[in-house]
Amino acid sequence: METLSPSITPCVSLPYSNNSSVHVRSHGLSSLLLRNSRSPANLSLISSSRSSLTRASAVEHSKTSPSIDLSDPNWKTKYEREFEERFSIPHITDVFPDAEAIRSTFCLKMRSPTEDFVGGYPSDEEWHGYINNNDRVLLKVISYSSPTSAGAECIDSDCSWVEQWIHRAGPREKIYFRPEQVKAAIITCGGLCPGLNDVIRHIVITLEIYGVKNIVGIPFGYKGFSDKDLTEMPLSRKVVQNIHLSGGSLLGVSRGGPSVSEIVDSMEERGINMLFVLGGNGTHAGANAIHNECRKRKMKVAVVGVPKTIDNDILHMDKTFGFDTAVEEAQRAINSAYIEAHSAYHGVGIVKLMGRNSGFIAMQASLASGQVDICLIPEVPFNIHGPNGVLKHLKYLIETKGSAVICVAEGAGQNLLEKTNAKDASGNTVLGDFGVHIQQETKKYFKEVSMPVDVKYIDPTYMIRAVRANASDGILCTVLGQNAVHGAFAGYSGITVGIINTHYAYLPIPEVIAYPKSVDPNSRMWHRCLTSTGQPDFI
Ligand SMILES: Nc1ncnc2c1ncn2[C@@H]1O[C@H](COP(=O)(O)OP(=O)(O)OP(=O)(O)O)[C@@H](O)[C@H]1O
Ligand SMILES: O=P(O)(O)OC[C@H]1O[C@](O)(CO)[C@@H](O)[C@@H]1O
Ligand SMILES: [Mg+2]
Repeated sequence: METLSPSITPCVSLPYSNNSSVHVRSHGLSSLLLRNSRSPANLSLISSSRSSLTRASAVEHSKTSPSIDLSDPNWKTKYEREFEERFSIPHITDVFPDAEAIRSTFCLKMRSPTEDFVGGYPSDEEWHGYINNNDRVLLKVISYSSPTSAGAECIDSDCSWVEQWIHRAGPREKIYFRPEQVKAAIITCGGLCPGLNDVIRHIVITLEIYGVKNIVGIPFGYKGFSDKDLTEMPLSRKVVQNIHLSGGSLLGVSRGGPSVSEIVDSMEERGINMLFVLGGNGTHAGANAIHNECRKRKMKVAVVGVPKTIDNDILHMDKTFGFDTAVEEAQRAINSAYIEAHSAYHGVGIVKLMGRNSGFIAMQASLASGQVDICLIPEVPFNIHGPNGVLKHLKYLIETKGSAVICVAEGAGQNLLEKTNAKDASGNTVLGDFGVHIQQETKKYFKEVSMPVDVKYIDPTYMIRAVRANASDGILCTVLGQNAVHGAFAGYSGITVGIINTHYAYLPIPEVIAYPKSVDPNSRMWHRCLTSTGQPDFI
């Protein structure tokens, strides 16, 4: 039976404050809240989170929020209007006001994809399956009554309800591309993630249903646009039919690559007018830059992203594809660590999981497994040594339970390691190996206190990333892939697609990558994780 450590803090204090120096993590409203802290009422967007604001270096908000004067009786209306403006999605008619719209060729009546449009486009005249351009999805669905409510995000001290609407994804009745004039390209960048092939597959299948015949894959990420030895891969339903049965990416992935202007030069040369970009924060920063460059050059191109990251660090979304699968797979590694630890005399099982800036996989896998005693993530500071340190608690666990399991996210405890100062090809910091570090410190500590322990370290990170998507991710990938194509045909560009409060929406790229999403240490989910592990604060 599990025994709780006597050092457990019975409740977590909630640092509500409307002082301008409070650290907030505002989910996309950072520019607003920072400015609000200088507003006459000195009120900022108030969050009960303790973590500090982090920002991706890549992209700032494209449409910055104005200073909202909370003493203005109409501030809510103004806020909602500004929000709508920030989350408006760029459209081809912004640059080509006279762009012709035709009736959608997305038609669910069966027809052969090789058919030519000699007799006109097929259509479902009576079909009521289209999305109206004015349909919206609510971004925030909880009305907090107090800034001290767990996970509360409030704009004023009363936590006034403010509506934040975003654009609903899906097929439109009018489209801005004639299928026979489309050359669509798909690209996968960054690290691998379960579900990449499922998304590629559904983009191709949906494009074919619209009637597109010229579909290509760009090999090995953005590099494929510049490397002369890499040729584009023709794609069709036949080619992609079974690719979802294996993990990885049919097209290959890479980090680094050519400049944005080289990429757009290459798109011009190849005649690409629809680009589907599957990747994380970095890839989306690139996609947004490509979209802007195409606009500058007056190219009628739709650039649509599909967020890919097992780290789940993209803002606003319920989750990104591959995350669910990663959690499921991580759970298997945790179970092995548990079996090893449990079967050994004074066994300690340590599992390292991915998560550069965000501990979502570690937190969710710990919760899912129910076998973790200590979960360490980048968002929550901790000490290894000292009276409140991880090792002291570990000793207590060995004494009381006989064994213990530790789950660490790769980005955890970086302040305790020597900086490598190394960068990968995309400019991401190469992290120190905290899993190895805690393994070594554990062995040293127990030697010092003359207590025998049997430490088993498991690093399943690349095994987790390489698996094929599970059923739930498979469905998510299907919907995202289809919606990416609907967005492009509807004439949107510089957008990405995500699942938000169980509905599917289009968002402007800068809003989802303003900074990496991270675990809120004051969220119910992190508290649930602490309840499950029974770990104390290690500070
Ligand atoms: N600010 C940027 N502007 C343009 N391109 C970028 C930018 N940041 C990254 N890229 C490009 O995007 C691609 C992928 O970036 P990165 O390696 O950071 O992966 P990612 O998309 O963040 O995915 P992952 O979650 O696996 O890290 C690289 O080819 C990189 O050159
Ligand atoms: O070894 P690579 O390909 O750089 O990928 C590792 C990174 O990929 C990620 O999973 C993001 O995709 C990070 O958590 C991790 O640091
Ligand atoms: Mg990244």
